[in-house]
Amino acid sequence: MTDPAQHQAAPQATPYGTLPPASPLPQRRPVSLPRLAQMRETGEKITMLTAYDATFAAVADAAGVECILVGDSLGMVCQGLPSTVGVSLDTMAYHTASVARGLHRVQGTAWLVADLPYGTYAESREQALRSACTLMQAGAHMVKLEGGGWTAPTVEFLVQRGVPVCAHLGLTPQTVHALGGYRVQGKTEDAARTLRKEALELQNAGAAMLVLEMVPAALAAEITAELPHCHTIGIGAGNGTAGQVLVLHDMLGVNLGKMPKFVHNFMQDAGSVRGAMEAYVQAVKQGRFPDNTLHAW
Ligand SMILES: Nc1nc(=O)c2c([nH]1)NC[C@@H]1CN(c3ccc(C(=O)N[C@@H](CCC(=O)O)C(=O)O)cc3)CN21
Ligand SMILES: CC(C)C(=O)C(=O)O
Ligand SMILES: [Mg+2]
Repeated sequence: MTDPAQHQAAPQATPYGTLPPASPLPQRRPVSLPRLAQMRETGEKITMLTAYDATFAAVADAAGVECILVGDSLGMVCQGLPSTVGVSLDTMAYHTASVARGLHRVQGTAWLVADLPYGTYAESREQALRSACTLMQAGAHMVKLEGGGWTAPTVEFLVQRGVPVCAHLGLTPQTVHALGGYRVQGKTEDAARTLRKEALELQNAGAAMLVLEMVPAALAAEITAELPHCHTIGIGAGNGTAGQVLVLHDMLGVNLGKMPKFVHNFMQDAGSVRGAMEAYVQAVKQGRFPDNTLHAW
């Protein structure tokens, strides 16, 4: 153990007066897959927020958010598109690089996940690997892709080649036109069984993380219990998952249309963006967000 007192610098004389001693740099270790596994074992909830630029990413990191997602929701939030379907790989790489630079500027510790956008991983495993490499070289630590059983061979192919993968089940926004809208998924017994089977297949394929979007709270909790090696991150999926994610703009209360029901505005009582993020982290860690009595589908 190092003695924090030894790191105390002396007061610094400058032409403008004596500056107080510099405070020691925070000794925060980068978030890694072993660290996430450790959190899972100890039952500490994992927090994730989206970020699309350097500054917001750095602030989220400083607020203690463990995982930053460069989501393809940036198509809707930043580009004003009607869905995430129109987002290109170049655009994802541009925002991923911006976020990565923001984290480096402040000695960021967050785990950086980037969405593979529509049409960049469905054609073949080779296409998926090429797309994933573009995002990893832009600074991502992990890529995320949407879809059930059919993605398992792709996940396995990427993981074997050293690309950590986050899967995404339930409401998968890239297939909004096939799903017929942004609807709750896994409501029937049949659909729930399929979801559970797909989640297991994805863990077996090596996915280390799984976003569960808009699925019943009880189902999300069941899947979480069945996946010790794949950390479930819920959005509109109740509070029984290993972690939570929200779109940054949503939790700050700024949006273009109607807010999904699962969103909470953390800015309202916070007074600052940093404060809102800290309140989100606390609420998730303490199991206060989301509140299953409010929107447990
Ligand atoms: N700003 C933003 N927040 C998101 O959470 C988000 C995006 N954009 N873009 C990509 C996807 C799309 N998502 C969405 C979009 C709309 C609803 C929505 O309108 N939900 C309604 C309907 C629920 C229902 O019909 O059952 C809701 O009231 O929650 C939910 C998730 C989640 N993602
Ligand atoms: C809503 C989250 C999980 C996402 O995929 C995104 O922001 O694109
Ligand atoms: Mg996405």
